[in-house]
Amino acid sequence: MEAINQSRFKELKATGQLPSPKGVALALLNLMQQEDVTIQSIAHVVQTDPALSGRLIKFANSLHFNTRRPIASVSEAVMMIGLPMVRQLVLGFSVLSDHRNGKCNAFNYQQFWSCSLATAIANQALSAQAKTSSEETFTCGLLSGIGRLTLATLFPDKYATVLSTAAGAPPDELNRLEQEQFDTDHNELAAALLKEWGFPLILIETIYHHENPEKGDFQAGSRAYTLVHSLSLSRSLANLCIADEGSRRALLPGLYVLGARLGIDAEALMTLSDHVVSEWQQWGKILDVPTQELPSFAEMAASLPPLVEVAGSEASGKTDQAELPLRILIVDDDKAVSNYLQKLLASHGHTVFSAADGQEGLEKVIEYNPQLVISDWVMPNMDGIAFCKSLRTTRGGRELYFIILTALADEDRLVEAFEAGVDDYLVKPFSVKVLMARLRAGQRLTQLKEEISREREEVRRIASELAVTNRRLQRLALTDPLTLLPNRRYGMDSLEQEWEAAKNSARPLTCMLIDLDRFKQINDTYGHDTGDVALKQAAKILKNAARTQDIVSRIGGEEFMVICPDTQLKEGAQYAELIRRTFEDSLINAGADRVKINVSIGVAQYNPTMPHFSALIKAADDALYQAKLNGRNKVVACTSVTSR
Ligand SMILES: Nc1nc2c(ncn2[C@@H]2O[C@H](COP(=O)(O)OP(=O)(O)OP(=O)(O)O)[C@@H](O)[C@H]2O)c(=O)[nH]1
Repeated sequence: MEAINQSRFKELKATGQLPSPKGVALALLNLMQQEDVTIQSIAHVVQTDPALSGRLIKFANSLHFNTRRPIASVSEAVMMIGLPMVRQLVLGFSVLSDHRNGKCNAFNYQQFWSCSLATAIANQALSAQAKTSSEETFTCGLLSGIGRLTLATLFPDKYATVLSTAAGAPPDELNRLEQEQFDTDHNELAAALLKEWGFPLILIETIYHHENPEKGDFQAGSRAYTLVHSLSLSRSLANLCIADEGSRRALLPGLYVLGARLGIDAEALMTLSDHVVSEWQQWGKILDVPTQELPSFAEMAASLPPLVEVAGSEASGKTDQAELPLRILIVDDDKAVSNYLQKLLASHGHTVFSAADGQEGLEKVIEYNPQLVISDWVMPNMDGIAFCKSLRTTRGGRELYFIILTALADEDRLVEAFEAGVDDYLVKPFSVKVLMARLRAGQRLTQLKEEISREREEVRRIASELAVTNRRLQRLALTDPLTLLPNRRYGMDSLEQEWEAAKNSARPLTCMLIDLDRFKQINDTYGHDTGDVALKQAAKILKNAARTQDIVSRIGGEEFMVICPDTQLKEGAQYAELIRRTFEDSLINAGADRVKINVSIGVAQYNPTMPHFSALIKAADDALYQAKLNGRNKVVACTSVTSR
């Protein structure tokens, strides 16, 4: 708990304007400091103030509501309440009486006390429900806003400006502006005043932290935890009591969340709230504080649309379901909050998973592949920040939309959260309206990411289809459609490559040109179609005869080329002879007839004096020409070195 600088408090005290007990209250407080004070003497002083007498009797009766006979006298009331509590009540009522109005224009004094009174009653009722001592809780609620009242009293004009500037901003912003302007804030001032008045430390801490209970880091279930969360819930209930009809329903779901934290279910909370409203109206008359008529909480809850519409309509004016149903992971060790969020989000059509801490969260991310994570900050084993950092190092985790729940919204913590990789934050206790608004931002981004990823996938698919088409087109461009052998272009490109390889490696390279003999006669005798069939069969013979490294192509009408890498001329000529004989021994189908087709083959070997690969073809072509001249059905190897 931050304490106000003592010299600053002395300065403020020196103004003489700090709220302080006066008149009967001051006399009573002085009296109660004496060691030998008796109940009778206190009752005697109280009776000099009829209003105070009535208030103390009313209070004593409310302590044991319906459980015993009504208390009618001041001394009985003082006895029932006990001196420490009487002291606090006297003080609280005195401050109220002396500060019903003030000069700060932006501070609604009537509403302030109406809210403080409802807070006091709710806090007392909650305390009774939790079976913790209820004696201090009324005054604790009544004085919970004393810091703000003090600033409005001390600095009416400046505080009016601060209140106008902070209107609508989160509570932390008001504190920041107060510190900036007054070198203290309302929480510090409340703590200092209550200390001055001798309040127990636990109450001072409760008031100091109640606007942001998780900042106090109280151990769940401890007395301090219950007190601070009760006061926080009481303040929210009081805000609902003083709200106008239009704003009430936005506050109701938030109450359920706070109630769940204290283990109070919705039904019990509604009963308790009705009791608080009725007590508030009675106390309002006694203390001359304005209150208003409210429908019962059951009616308010029934008049609410179902949960899905409450959140949707408040946040966006829409009542439709979520635009994009998401897979959402809730990571929170607080079961009540986790259950509430699961129910709320599921009612919006989302699929919700839960984990109790970061470690379990990581396992659930792998198992369920959520699109959005809502994680608490403070958790056992692995906190929200460590969880987010771990997620961001994984491929799937990088894409997740991550909202962190934080009790503290100070700049340093938020910077830490964003540096860890969170996308957004929610300050606890959060309203359903804000949660749904933040969720929609997450939905939009997730939707965009998914669209981008779908488009990326589509581009990848088109690119791969294009690659296949291109490969097919390339193959077609390099294939002879009739024989399905590589075509002339492919043959020439291959020869050039092999020629280069032979040149650079000094390995042998032989090339042969094969021409079908008197093919025109086949066409002329059996027709062009039969000629085609014959060409296909010739291609098949060549393909079958080729060795693994050989490249066979059709380079002209009835002319083929075989490139034989790593082959000497002699070897190439022998191989050509084998081909020639295969043709000679084969009969080719020509319609009903089977005809023999012979081939002439020219063979040439690369030699380093050849300036270009075309010289090698030329040499093979010359040899082929020679084979034709020699009577066809011949193999001629070019032995002369040619450099043409
Ligand atoms: N059916 C068919 N015939 C073709 C094709 N391409 C070329 N030819 C024919 O092949 C024949 C080639 O004839 P020529 O160049 O006179 O040679 P040849 O008859 O084989 O005689 P030599 O080469 O001197 O032994 C022509 O009749 C062309 O029409 C084709 O794709 N299909």
